[in-house]
Parts: sequence; structure tokens; C-alpha cells
Amino acid sequence: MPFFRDYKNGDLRHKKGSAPTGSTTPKSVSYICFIGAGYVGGSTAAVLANQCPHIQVTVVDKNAERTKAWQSENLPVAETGLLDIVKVPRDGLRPSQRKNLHFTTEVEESIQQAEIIIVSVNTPTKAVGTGSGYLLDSSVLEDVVMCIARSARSNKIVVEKSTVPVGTGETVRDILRNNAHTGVKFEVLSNPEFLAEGTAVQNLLQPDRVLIGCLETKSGFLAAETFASVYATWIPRERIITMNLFSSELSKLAANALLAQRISSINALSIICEATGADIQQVAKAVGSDSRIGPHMLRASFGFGGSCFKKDIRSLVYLCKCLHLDDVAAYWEAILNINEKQKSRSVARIVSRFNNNMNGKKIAILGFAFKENTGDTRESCAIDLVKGFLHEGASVSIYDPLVQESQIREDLGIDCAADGGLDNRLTICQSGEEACTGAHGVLVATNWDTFRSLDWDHVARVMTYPRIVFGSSACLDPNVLESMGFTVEIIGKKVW
Ligand SMILES: NC(=O)c1ccc[n+]([C@@H]2O[C@H](COP(=O)([O-])OP(=O)(O)OC[C@H]3O[C@@H](n4cnc5c(N)ncnc54)[C@H](O)[C@@H]3O)[C@@H](O)[C@H]2O)c1
Ligand SMILES: O=c1ccn([C@@H]2O[C@H](COP(=O)(O)OP(=O)(O)O[C@H]3O[C@H](CO)[C@@H](O)[C@H](O)[C@H]3O)[C@@H](O)[C@H]2O)c(=O)[nH]1
Repeated sequence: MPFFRDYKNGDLRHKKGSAPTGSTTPKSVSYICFIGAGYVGGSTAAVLANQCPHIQVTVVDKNAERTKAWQSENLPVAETGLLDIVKVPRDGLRPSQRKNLHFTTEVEESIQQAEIIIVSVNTPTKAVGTGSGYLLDSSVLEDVVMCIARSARSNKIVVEKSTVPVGTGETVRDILRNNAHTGVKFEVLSNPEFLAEGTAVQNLLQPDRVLIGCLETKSGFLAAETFASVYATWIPRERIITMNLFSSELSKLAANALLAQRISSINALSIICEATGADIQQVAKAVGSDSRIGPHMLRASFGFGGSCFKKDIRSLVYLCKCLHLDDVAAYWEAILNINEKQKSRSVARIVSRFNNNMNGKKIAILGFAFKENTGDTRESCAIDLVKGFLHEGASVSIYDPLVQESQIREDLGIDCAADGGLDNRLTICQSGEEACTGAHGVLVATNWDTFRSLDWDHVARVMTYPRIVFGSSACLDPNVLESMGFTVEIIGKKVW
């Protein structure tokens, strides 16, 4: 597999050493540039500007509309608390843009002014060619790095913030070295991001850890220390971990694989629960009470969604295959297989409650985002669930508090167009109650708080027999709902 380097020949290994103590004096930083004003770049830049008023922070994006949105009160990213740090409140007046936070499309000038350039562009799974469906496409990142090399007139620290294939740091170094203006030197750092959507601001203000990967050379350590000193403005020093570039790149993929593995493990156990009469919530509590296991990421669900888990695990699988570790690749890929199974078997379970005939039946879907408190629908389980019901002949009505109708239609659109008539069976609603009106079943796909406090009495009145509610116990209380006349089916709980 051609993309993967023979690391034995890479100079990262040859220059290995330990961090010199006391010999590094980090430079003070006054100008940082982010390239990519998405979920990660925009949110991280805003928090950094908020915590470091002495640093000018510029965020460059090629998308002028997005750049403009960051300067408005309608931020392109819906995150709790984000507007309050992008804008500065003013008594009795509209909040103004933070003075040290700038959004622009002017890439060259921003690169030239900055001492540190943080690349936070998207790295989706490759769609065509070698590695398609698995390898992360770092071509946008490489284009940006080339632009940095050509624009920079003084030494820079270039930081990979995007999630990248292991080994990308060396490609980035090659591009910079071979395209730099005479006398200009670059240091490459890896600084993967671990924020979760919906809690981005809180995660950025109080991260469990910050990783900084560097080349194990004196100048590499110095660059890492310089960057670490920026984070140290608000993050305890012991939470800022420095390591070699490859460890840092791999740690990002490993963290997501391990988090997703817990969800697939609990979802795999939920299948056993439904077959045996064990209750997955009780099992999760029992195993999560073991301090070595811990309680997080053990909520049984219709599967995990989001832009990261699937693509990062696929990247790990591809890396294993490149290394001819097919059994290791199969081990990681099993996480994804369980995730797919959880979605398809959930549709099948629900369809079986209607005697395997969904013609003339209506299912309300509450929630379309991949998780609560975000408007992001990337890889949302709701997409596959809705497609499954439409395919079975059901009508589907959908409500999500944050996701726009146009986004829902775009996510489902291709199939609707391909199978004439599907569109007539799809309604996007303005409230949960509206979506449930006339429905035979309701499925809570996203655990929004607002669905907990839905007027379920009213919903019971406007729904049609058999009034089945499907979902996870994280959002639904079966005892309360059953007392209102619903039949309740919970993931990981047997229906007797
Ligand atoms: N979304 C998350 O929760 C999350 C968390 C951790 C890590 N990551 C990783 O961070 C990276 C960014 O993710 P994201 O969710 O912020 O992506 P995103 O799609 O929201 O944002 C990427 C931005 O980069 C811009 N861009 C693309 N090409 C550009 C170019 N040539 N010049 C300037 N701007 C350009 C796009 O217009 C877009 O605004 C990815 O590698 C992702 O895997 C994401
Ligand atoms: O016990 C759980 C926890 C989560 N989920 C689902 O898993 C998905 C991902 O959730 P979460 O991890 O909270 O959100 P993300 O924003 O995707 O964040 C993950 O992906 C990011 C991108 O790489 C990382 O930075 C974060 O650390 C990592 O948590 C969502 O569909 C959740 O509903 C479950 O099904 N059960």
C-alpha cells in the first residue's frame, strides 16, 4: 500500500532523544493563525482568543460565507457558550466582536503575520482511488501546507490540528522543506483535538489533556514548549503532554477507536439483553461501577454517529492493512460492523412489531442530529433509521430542534429521488407533537432534553394505535410512558 512510509528510513527515528531540561526557552507568542474555521478551528480559536487576550488570533477560511457568519450573531457552529466568547458583551448595546479574534479569507497575509499556524481543515474519508472508503483524505491539508510554505517569509511553527493519517507529519515537513523561501525554517507539531460536539467550549476550557507531538530534536522540543506555553495560560501544565509526532497522530485515532469500542461493546451486550431478559442499563451500571472500567460511553443506543468515530476507525483499519496486520484490522473493523448491525436490527425489531408490514403506517422520528445539543447530522443514526423505515413502506415525520429541513432533505435526498414516491411519505415538522400526530410509532433518535419534557399525555392522544415508543432508557422512562397507554420498547430490554 503506497501511502504508508517506511518509518525506519524517516528521520524522526534517527533524531530521537529525550527532552532537554532547562535548555529550552520558549518564545512568547503574539500572533496565531488558524486555517479552517469549522467546528474545531472556529471554536478553538475563539477559546484561545478569550483565554489569551495578549495574542492576536486570526482564523482563515476559504468559505467567505462561513467567515462572515463567524462575524455575525448567527455563528456557523451551534455550541453552548460559544457566542459569549466570540463576542464581547456591552452594557445596553449589542455585543461587539472580540478585539483579538479575526475571521478572514486573506490567507497569505495571515500566514505572514503569524508565529504559529494551526491547520484545522477537514480530512474526510477518501472517496475515490487507493484507500477509498478508509484512508483519511489529507489533500486539503497538504494544499494548505504548500500555501504556508510559499507564503511564509519568516520562521513558523506549523501545527496539525486536523485528524490525519499516522505519518502525515513527515509529509508536512517534506512539503515545507522543499518549498520554503531561502532561510525560512519550519517546525511541525501535532496537536490533535479531543473536543466533543455540544460540549466544545467546556472541553476546550477544561480539557482532560492536551497532546503536543514534536520532532525529537532540540528545535522540535523548543517549538513544543513554545506552543505549550500558550495552552499553559489556562490549562494546568501537567495536563499538557508532549510526545513524538507519530505517537500524537496515532493517539487521536486510538482515543476515538477506544471510545467507539465501548459503545459497540455495550450495544453488542444490548442484543444479548434483549434475547435473555437482562437489562442493559443495569448491566452498564454494574460494569461501569468498576473503577477500572468507569461509567462513561456505556449508554446503549441505536449506534454512534458523528463525523469522527467512523472515519477515524476506518483510517486505523487502513493503517493496519498497510502494515499487513489483517487480523488487527479486522479487530478494529468489528466496532463498525456492530454499529451497522445495531441500526439495521433496530429497524427490523420495530418493523416486526407491525407484523413486518409498514404499508400505511407512520413513524415519528424525534431528533435527527447525531447527538443532542448540536445541529450536526454527519453520520447520524437517524439517517439510516429513516431510510430503513421509508424502504419498508412507512411514512415518516421528523422533528429536530436544531436541524433545518433543507439539511434533513439533503441527508435523505438521494434515495428519495431514486425511488419515486418516497418524498411523499416524508414530512419535516416544527414540533415533536406535530411529528407524532397520527403516528403509529415514535422513535426517539436523539436524546434531546426537550423530548424528556414533551407533553407525552398530549402525544398519547394524538397518536394512533398501537402507540409504540422506541428509544433508549437515557431519554425515556418506560414506567411513566406505559402508565399513559404507550407500549414502550427500550434498547437492551426484552419485551415480554
Ligand atoms: N468536529 C469535531 O468534533 C472534531 C473533533 C476533533 C477533531 N476533528 C478533526 O478536525 C478537523 C476539522 O474538523 P471540523 O469538524 O472542524 O471540519 P469542518 O468541515 O467543520 O471545518 C473545516 C473548515 O475548513 C475549511 N477549509 C477547507 N479547505 C480550506 C482551505 N484550503 N483553506 C481554508 N479553509 C479551508 C472549510 O471551509 C471548513 O470551514 C478534521 O480533521 C476532523 O477530523 C473534528
Ligand atoms: O455512551 C454513549 C456515548 C455516545 N454515544 C453516541 O456516540 C456518538 C459520538 O458521541 P460523542 O463522542 O459524545 O461526540 P463527538 O462529538 O463525535 O466526539 C467524539 O469525536 C470527536 C472527534 O474526533 C472527539 O474529539 C471526541 O473526543 C469524541 O468523543 C453520538 O452519536 C452519541 O450519541 C452513544 O451511543 N453512547
